[in-house]
Amino acid sequence: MEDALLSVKNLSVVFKTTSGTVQAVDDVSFDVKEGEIFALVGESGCGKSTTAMSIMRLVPKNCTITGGQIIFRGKDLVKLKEKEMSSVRGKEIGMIFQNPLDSLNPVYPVGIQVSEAVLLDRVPRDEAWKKVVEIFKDVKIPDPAERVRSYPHELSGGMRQRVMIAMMLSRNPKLLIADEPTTALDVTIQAQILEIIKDLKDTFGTSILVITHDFGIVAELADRVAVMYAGKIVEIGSVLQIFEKPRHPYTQLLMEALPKITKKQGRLKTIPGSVPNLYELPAGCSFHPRCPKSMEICSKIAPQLKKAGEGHFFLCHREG
Ligand SMILES: Nc1ncnc2c1ncn2[C@@H]1O[C@H](COP(=O)(O)OP(=O)(O)OP(=O)(O)O)[C@@H](O)[C@H]1O
Repeated sequence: MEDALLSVKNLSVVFKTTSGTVQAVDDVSFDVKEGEIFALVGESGCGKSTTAMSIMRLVPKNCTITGGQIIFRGKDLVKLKEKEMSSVRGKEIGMIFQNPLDSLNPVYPVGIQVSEAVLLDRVPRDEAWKKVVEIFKDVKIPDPAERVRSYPHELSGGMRQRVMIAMMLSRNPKLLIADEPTTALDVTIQAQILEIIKDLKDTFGTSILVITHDFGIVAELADRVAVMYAGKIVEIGSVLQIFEKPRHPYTQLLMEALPKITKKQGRLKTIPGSVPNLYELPAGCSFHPRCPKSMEICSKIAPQLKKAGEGHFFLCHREG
């Protein structure tokens, strides 16, 4: 549990657009340890997906990793040749997205699509097919022997997400990156998918990096969490530490929104103000214009990380 499977160190990523250059990820560092679920949480636009896509080296053309390292099982993914990277991507790191329909081919039955992933291991076809049915069982798809013949449009959103998890599982990856895996699903189905993700960790020892805007999911799923704001990690620690005593005012606001999540519809209470335009970041601490605890220094000088406990850090001028 203690060894890092993935170590993101001082990662910086920029987008170049006609309006200028934006630093979507700014000096971000975190580890995902063997067999843990690590969550990256924050509002839309704070850089979570760009961090995940940088790990997969699947960033768009106008996006560049400008600094840092991404060490995965001893290799720096930033430096790998595309051919080596594509084998890491296919086999060692799996990814599931918010909308499984984007990743499934509408014209083939889902079992065929998962069997293609199994066949990459050069197993005979009939064995591959049996394995697909087994994996469908593992991800709790009812009537797996029937469902393998279904087309994507014949399945519900929750079932499609299970198919995506099955496809990923068939490659037996060490690390799964799940980018908003339940956002498009209703609350009951969300809970079932979260259970399956937890099972992956418990049964197969898969390490999981979850990207979410929802602190309720963090509470449900994660062992450790990093809170991102405007491209930076503003707080990092174990879920226990952060739920017991969140130190950064942004984390505190996200936590205050939490009871609404469990009691109501799974909607996050919004935090007053909006995420800053990354093209025009405020001086000092990027959060200061929205921060209820802002002091004079906050608009002038960027804060440094402070230690709150073992493995618990936050980025704020206050003592937390
Ligand atoms: N294709 C793009 N071209 C230009 N800038 C982009 C592009 N994608 C993202 N960005 C910039 O990077 C920032 C971070 O985006 P990112 O998608 O990583 O955030 P996020 O936290 O994952 O949000 P979301 O949950 O909405 O995807 C955005 O605020 C935007 O300024």
